[in-house]
Amino acid sequence: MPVEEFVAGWISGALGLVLGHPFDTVKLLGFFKGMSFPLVSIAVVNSVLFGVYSNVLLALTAMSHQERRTQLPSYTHVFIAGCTGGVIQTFFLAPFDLIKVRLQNQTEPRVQPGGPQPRYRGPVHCAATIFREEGPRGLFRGAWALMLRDTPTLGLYFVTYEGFCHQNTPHGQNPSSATVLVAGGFAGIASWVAATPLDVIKSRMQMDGLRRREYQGVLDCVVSSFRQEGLRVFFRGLTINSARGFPVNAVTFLSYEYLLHSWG
Ligand SMILES: CN(C)C(=N)NCCC[C@H](N)C(=O)O
Repeated sequence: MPVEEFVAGWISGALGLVLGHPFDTVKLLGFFKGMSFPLVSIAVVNSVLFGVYSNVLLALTAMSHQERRTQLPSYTHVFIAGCTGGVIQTFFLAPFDLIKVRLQNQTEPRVQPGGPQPRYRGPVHCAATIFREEGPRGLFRGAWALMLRDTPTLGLYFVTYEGFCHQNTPHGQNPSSATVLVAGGFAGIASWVAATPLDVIKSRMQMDGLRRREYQGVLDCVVSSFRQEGLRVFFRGLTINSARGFPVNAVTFLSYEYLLHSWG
């Protein structure tokens, strides 16, 4: 099994994150300080995503990464490989994403001397508290919604990327850096536009149970969110997700391709 894609995914995810971090920090108007936790989590998750995607595509098409650069596999194969990457990455992403959402939603102001402590003092404390209060399954709260969000949208992510590169590259050549940048950016936007409705639901499921259980499941959350707030609830965060999606994924794909290219 080729492992370079896992390593390239690891590094490129971390580079993309450096660009995306300011967007993440303002996304829920919360406090998500420090880079080490998001760096570790995105590197692990991106490594799994790109590694699984590439290896599934290799199994489906018997074409290496380099061969795929000059000859596009079928969109069905690209979509299946992307969806598989989405399913597998969910197992790794779920606890990290839960901790991120809980910390972002923690709106207590900075701790004043003598004032009340925030509920979660940092990522490790957050994980330990969830484990203690909600059990090991608590760390996977919202994982179904996350899988529903990421499976088709990561299929779309790779189809957009490969399709754009293919359309804008002369036959038999490698895509230029500019093409890779724009293709990665569009892949980020397309996947985030498609993912935003379920992103809203996922975040609500992850916050559910903190005080009392409000939703009986993903469908119940969809229905009651719609009843209470109307259709527009599903588009919350669309602008910031798309604005963040372009640069993050442009850099992620550019560095991923660059690393694989330089390793031969
Ligand atoms: C849920 N969606 C839309 C995705 N996972 N899309 C792929 C982009 C991943 C990248 N690390 C990012 O955070 O933009």
